[in-house]
Amino acid sequence: MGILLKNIQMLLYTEKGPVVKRDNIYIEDRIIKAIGERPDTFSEDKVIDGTDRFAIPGMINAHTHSYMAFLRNVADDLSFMDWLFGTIDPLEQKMSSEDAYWGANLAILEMMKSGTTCFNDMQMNIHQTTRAVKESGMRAVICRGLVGSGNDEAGRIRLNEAYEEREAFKDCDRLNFFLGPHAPYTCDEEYLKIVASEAKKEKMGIHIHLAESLSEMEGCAEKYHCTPIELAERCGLFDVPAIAAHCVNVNDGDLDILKEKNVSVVTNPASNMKLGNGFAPVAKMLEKGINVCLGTDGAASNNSLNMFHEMNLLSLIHKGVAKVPQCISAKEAIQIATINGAKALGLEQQIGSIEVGKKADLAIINLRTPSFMPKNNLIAGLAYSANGSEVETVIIDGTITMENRNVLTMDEERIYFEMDQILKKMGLENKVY
Ligand SMILES: CSC[C@H]1O[C@@H](n2cnc3c(O)ncnc32)[C@H](O)[C@@H]1O
Ligand SMILES: [Zn+2]
Repeated sequence: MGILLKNIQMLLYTEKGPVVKRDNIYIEDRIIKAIGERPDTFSEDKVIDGTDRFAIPGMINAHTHSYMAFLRNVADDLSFMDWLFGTIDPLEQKMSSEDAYWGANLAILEMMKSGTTCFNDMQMNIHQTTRAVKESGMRAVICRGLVGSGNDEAGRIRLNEAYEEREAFKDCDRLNFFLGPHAPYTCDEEYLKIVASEAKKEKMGIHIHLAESLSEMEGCAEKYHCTPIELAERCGLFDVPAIAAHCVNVNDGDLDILKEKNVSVVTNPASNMKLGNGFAPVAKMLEKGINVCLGTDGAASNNSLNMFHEMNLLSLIHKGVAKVPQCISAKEAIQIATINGAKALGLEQQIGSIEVGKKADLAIINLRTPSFMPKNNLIAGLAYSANGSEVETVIIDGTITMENRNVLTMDEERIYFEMDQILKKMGLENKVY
């Protein structure tokens, strides 16, 4: 039994780029079984009428820290180092596993309601984000955040936790696992080398923050006499599938390394600008053929997890800076937010586009909304007009997780209740503005 999306407009990726086509989509056994002609054996138990609806591949948020959703709006208008080490880190020290679990739930709720069906997460408390993903029907790549120096015990313990978590959740194929060395200023060279060799041995990818702030650049130059990208390369981090978040401060040599080593870059426009770090040279990266994908970063720096907002910023910033309106077109932005993320996560054969044989991870947009009226250019609507609230139905792994904006797989009210409790417990509720 399956789901029929009847006579619906859909976003397809062709050799000539994204196009909009109207047809039927048949979903069965978690997979897109056919587009167009009805398979002989297909029988639906659910029909979604495609009138005034637009099916797109679910967004892939390629860099976030979902647990941090409970820290939304608590540390704003601060410099990067004051934000991270002066404010966020002390709050994270007070955080319990349950806080992390409810934070991840809030993040998943927000992402699902704005059309994200998969995220790449760097987290601190094992078994919490994973648990929330498994229960909610979301898809994610989970990366144990690793900090350490040399061969210290703490660093080793964190690596072991990464393996323990992968083992504990091996039955959930919506979950995949990478290693997440945090950054060159929290992991020293020896530790980065250990993480790289572990990733190789365990056949896992790497997800790391790189070249985000000027203070990171200065620290790296002083300690290692090189750039963070050069350091990562010489430690072997790029000898496995690698995802580098940020890459704001990169020179031409760094870009050559990223290209040659097939590293995927995640640009995080809102977080980078809000923390006063700038933004990555995305147009130059794309010109070079680097796989650029899109992330929100955590809700403590963004302060939202909405990929529509992020796509909009991505496109507008680069047009504005280059003074070239063709820069990061709507078509490029939507591919960066979907299929490029799938490539980065090694899931390109499974998700990231609406294609027969791929997993059914879709967002269905209601076009009877102000943002999509008049209905003359749906792709421009996605990048320039939508705010995410137009997403009406979400299907992940062939299961309807949200219908008519009701999330069926999560208890929304319970999540809000838990947020109120955490706020009280953390002593953040009486902040006066
Ligand atoms: C070790 S797990 C995650 C760790 O990363 C911190 N974090 C969140 N966002 C950023 C960012 O943009 N740059 C650097 N570090 C970040 C988070 O607070 C956790 O401590
Ligand atoms: Zn981050």
